[in-house]
Amino acid sequence: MIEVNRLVKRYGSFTAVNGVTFQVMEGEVFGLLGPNGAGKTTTMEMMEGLRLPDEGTAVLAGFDTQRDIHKIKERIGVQLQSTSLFDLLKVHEIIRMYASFYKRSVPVGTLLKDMILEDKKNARVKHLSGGQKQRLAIALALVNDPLVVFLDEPTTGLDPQARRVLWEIILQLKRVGKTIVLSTHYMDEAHVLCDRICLMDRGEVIALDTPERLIRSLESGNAVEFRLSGDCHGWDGRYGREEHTGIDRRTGMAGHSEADSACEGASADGEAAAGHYEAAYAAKAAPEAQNCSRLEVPGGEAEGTLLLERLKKLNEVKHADLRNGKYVLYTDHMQATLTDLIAFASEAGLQLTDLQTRTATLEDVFIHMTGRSLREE
Ligand SMILES: Nc1ncnc2c1ncn2[C@@H]1O[C@H](COP(=O)(O)OP(=O)(O)OP(=O)(O)O)[C@@H](O)[C@H]1O
Repeated sequence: MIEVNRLVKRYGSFTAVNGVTFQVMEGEVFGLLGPNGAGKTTTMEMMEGLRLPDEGTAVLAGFDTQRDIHKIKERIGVQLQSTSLFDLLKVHEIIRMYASFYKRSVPVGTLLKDMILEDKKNARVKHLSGGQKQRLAIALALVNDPLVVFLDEPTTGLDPQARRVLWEIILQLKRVGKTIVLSTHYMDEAHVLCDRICLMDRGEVIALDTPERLIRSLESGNAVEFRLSGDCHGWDGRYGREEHTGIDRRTGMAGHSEADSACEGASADGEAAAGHYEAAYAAKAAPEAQNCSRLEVPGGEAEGTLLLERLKKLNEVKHADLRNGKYVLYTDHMQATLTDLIAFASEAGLQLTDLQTRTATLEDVFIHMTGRSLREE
């Protein structure tokens, strides 16, 4: 239905969209998912013929969006990111006005019914709720019975119930055969609604696939999230060596602790120190993590990174992230990973807090690919 080929848009020296290429199939819900400023709106506007690309082409239903703009306008419906409607017009009046712009239009009653606005037919726009205004904006996008409907962040700013109502409306549009292109920065919305998702970041496509396949690309379907607190008295990044504070944490007295001594012995011998933790974990410990440091977690970045490297060695962990003091371990074997994690934390003298398990999400995919969250920018 739509073929986008190497679209580029520059604003002065800034490149907002940088060589974006993809196809949208007839009847699918195609999602542009990315953080604020990723270039989703600019890409959509070039697909709609509302913004001229500096390079590349967009062809919709066989018509070039730059050359055949009138043909395009007959075939698309657009709900912009923000719609300014005439506050004093009634709902049915504004729909009638938009219908008058087209040769062919959908009956007002049908649009009111489909958008669950029948009882608001005579309400003035200024008296509508946020969700009702958004549904009216979609009604206006549908007034010419378009082949393709563009929805730019349709649920931003809506409460959860209003979002759900809109999701159901969008799925109904798909059921009646519309091709839908929607942009969002809500990964749950993209997951629920989209057949395929184009993940965008900094003006580029970083991945494009079904939500399921994008998540499967993580190679692990589950995530374990937690925070850690406490001193890492059984762990130094390799052998579980006591930190060299000069204070024995167990006695509170100055002097090296037993673990310190063991640690020094281990260092001298180049072997794991004797002791409960070391024997169990030395074999798996990160060779690069040899600092003997105090671990107040969440703590300094260096300590967090060091600990992260150790957590990556836990049973069945495919990869791990540390974000704002929260650790996330990705695994396909939840039980094995949890067992090992709890054993490690106990032996290392760390407290696990806010422990949660969940299935991996598109947010995890985005973080994995970019190192940043969808919600941060
Ligand atoms: N007319 C403009 N002039 C200059 N810069 C612009 C213009 N329009 C967009 N930009 C910049 O281009 C980048 C992409 O913007 P765009 O609106 O396409 O992103 P987006 O992914 O849709 O983000 P959002 O979710 O916030 O709408 C942003 O950095 C934005 O500031």
